[in-house]
Amino acid sequence: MTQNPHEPENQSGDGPLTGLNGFQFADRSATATVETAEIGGQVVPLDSRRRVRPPDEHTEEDESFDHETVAIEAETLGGPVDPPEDDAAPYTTRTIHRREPIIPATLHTWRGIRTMLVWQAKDAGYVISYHTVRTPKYAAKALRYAVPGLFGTLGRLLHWATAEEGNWALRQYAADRNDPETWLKLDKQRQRQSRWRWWILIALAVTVLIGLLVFLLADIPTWARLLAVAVAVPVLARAGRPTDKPITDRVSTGPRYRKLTAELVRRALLSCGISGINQAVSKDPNAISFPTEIHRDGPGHLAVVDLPFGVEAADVVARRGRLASGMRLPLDQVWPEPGDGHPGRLALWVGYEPASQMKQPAWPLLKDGKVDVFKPFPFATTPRMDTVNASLMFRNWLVGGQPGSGKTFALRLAVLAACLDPRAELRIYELKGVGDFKVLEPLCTEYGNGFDDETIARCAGMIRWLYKECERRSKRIAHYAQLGKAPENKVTPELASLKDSGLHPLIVAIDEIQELFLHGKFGKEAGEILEKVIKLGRALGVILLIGTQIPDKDSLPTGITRNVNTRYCMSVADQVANDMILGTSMYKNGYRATIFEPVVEAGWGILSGLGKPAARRSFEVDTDKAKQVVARAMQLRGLAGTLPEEGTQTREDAPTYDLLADLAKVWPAGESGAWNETLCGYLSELRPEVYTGWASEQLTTALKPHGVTIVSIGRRIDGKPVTRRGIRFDDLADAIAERNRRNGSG
Ligand SMILES: Nc1ncnc2c1ncn2[C@@H]1O[C@H](COP(=O)(O)OP(=O)(O)OP(=O)(O)O)[C@@H](O)[C@H]1O
Repeated sequence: MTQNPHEPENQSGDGPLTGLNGFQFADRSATATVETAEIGGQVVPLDSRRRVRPPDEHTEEDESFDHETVAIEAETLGGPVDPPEDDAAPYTTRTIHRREPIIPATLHTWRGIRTMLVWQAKDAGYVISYHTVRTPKYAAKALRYAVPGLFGTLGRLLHWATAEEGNWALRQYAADRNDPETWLKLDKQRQRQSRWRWWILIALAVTVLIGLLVFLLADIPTWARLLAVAVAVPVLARAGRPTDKPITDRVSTGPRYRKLTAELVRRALLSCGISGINQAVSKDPNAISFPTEIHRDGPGHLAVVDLPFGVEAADVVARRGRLASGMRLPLDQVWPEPGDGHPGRLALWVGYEPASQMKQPAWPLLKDGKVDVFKPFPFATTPRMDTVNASLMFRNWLVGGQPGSGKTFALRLAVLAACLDPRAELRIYELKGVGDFKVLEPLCTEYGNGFDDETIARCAGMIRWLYKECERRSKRIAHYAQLGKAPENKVTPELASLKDSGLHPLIVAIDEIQELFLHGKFGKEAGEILEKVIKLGRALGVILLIGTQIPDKDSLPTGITRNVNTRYCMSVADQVANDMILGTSMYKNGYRATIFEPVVEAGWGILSGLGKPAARRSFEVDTDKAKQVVARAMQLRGLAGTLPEEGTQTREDAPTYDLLADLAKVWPAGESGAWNETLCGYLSELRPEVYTGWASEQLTTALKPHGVTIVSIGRRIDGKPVTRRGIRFDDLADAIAERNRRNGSG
């Protein structure tokens, strides 16, 4: 037995041992609890020694004590002991008879009622569709069984009319005993019964015959004929089918969903392999308790569980797989979360069906609606498919996850929301280079796509500019604060809307930002400046949205991670990545994005900073849908006059070099082709601050987005043929012409 922490420590001293609820252990053979000591090589039960010795006895009397002697004495029972106080509260919740709520928990809210009705309707719809699809098969089977059904029914009716069945056993008995008199009596009774039955049968036959004639000859509407067939055939088929061959298929072989019961939860928790739970339950089967009834919650059930003392909900959350296995349910149907109140409370929500099979509603802003960046906008759904709002103003976002986790989609969703506020200026860099944000380019004041040095240099330049922009904005805020228009020295909706205030919302999104921070030339400086921008920009209407797949300290400076206030951690591989994105101890506290599988559970992540951290799935808006949103945003901005104008899509201080134009400038006169290395030399003379150190490969990469083909160009050097990578003038001229055409300036 373990010592109850609330029992007096000297309990094994003078008084008898006292159990949890004040009961005394009368059985002295419970030796495990009896204190023992070694005296002169013998093991002596101290308890009994103390009891036979009067309190003032001298120690020499110990010598006269015969260790073989067994003191036979009455048990000394102690006075009643109060039950330990802190145990009282949890136990009462179990023993008090709880009444069922008059209105079931699921009907408490409109959302509960709606989801229940939707679920029932969906279920009914499923059953109807299931059978409708199989109607031809059912019709064929019904026709097939209707024929034997017809003859079988006729046979049974004739048999009934003869009344053979009724007293057949008695007649047989009379025949066996050679008792003709009784037999004749019984047969007369049978004939009497049979007579009225024949009349009924004849009446029935005449009715059916008339019905048949009407059906075949009379001028009745087709629907009536069909109805007659639809009633008669299934009835006959039912009579004619073998008992073990039903006409309709079974909708499902098991229950359509698994109802969450306390027993199921207990079993699943025991199968998690958490020793704290297993040990506690082996001693007290009620160690796992349910402070509220398990009830329907949206399209599933919610069980709030108080785990045994000392077990944290986080331990269970980490074992989501085992929990799901213990329930025999797919992983994405089981959603454990730390509950409210104390760390040992678990909120376990189990859906009727796996999240992957639940249709996520469409993004509410897809077809309609505007966004005010000062107000929340729909961003994600819970596992119960409730909408979760997020906000942009006064926030910086960090979205992280491994490839295929859905972070680019999530980041793009936030930008799409922002673009529906015509006041918001967008500057986007996507340093992966696949063009996920390309669709937003027409709305952007600045846009870059790629991981080449040129794009990274532009991105670093933008960060430098951002810092200056923050300085400029802080002066504007100070000015408006003096006028009493910025009461908290923050951008207000009024200031953001005021034309020429220079305080309109500025959304800067950088996806795969690790490409910038890991860049040898620009990374360190960009990290330092961005940290300052994150600290300053929040109140000034500068909103940073960062996406990364490598959240370690080199790829994402800790100064930045520390200062973001909205974090969305999508599937990550380990605890370190989890805590880099969500913050220290989040993994330990049970917020673990390691539970999500990349690709399979794309879009799922732990969203923190917008209320209690929890598992959320961002609305899925693919590129085609994003185009629709961008088209609407163009309209809104066209009306508001905030569409970026052609030619103004660069910053004032943006690097003024233009690679294609620079190449044209340095092109060796009269040459139809030039080697990369020669061109790099000329470029670095033209603009050393940009092109110094460029080699052939760098030029190749930088030209790729412009569609300039790199070819092998041969020359004779000292009479020997030498071939190197280079470009043709025609290709360069074509690329410039194409760009001018796209920009509408050529
Ligand atoms: N919210 C979502 N719901 C459902 N599927 C999604 C969601 N978000 C993304 N996906 C799916 O996951 C795929 C990968 O998404 P995304 O490109 O955003 O991932 P990523 O983490 O940026 O990975 P990578 O770094 O490889 O691009 C998408 O093509 C899409 O099919």
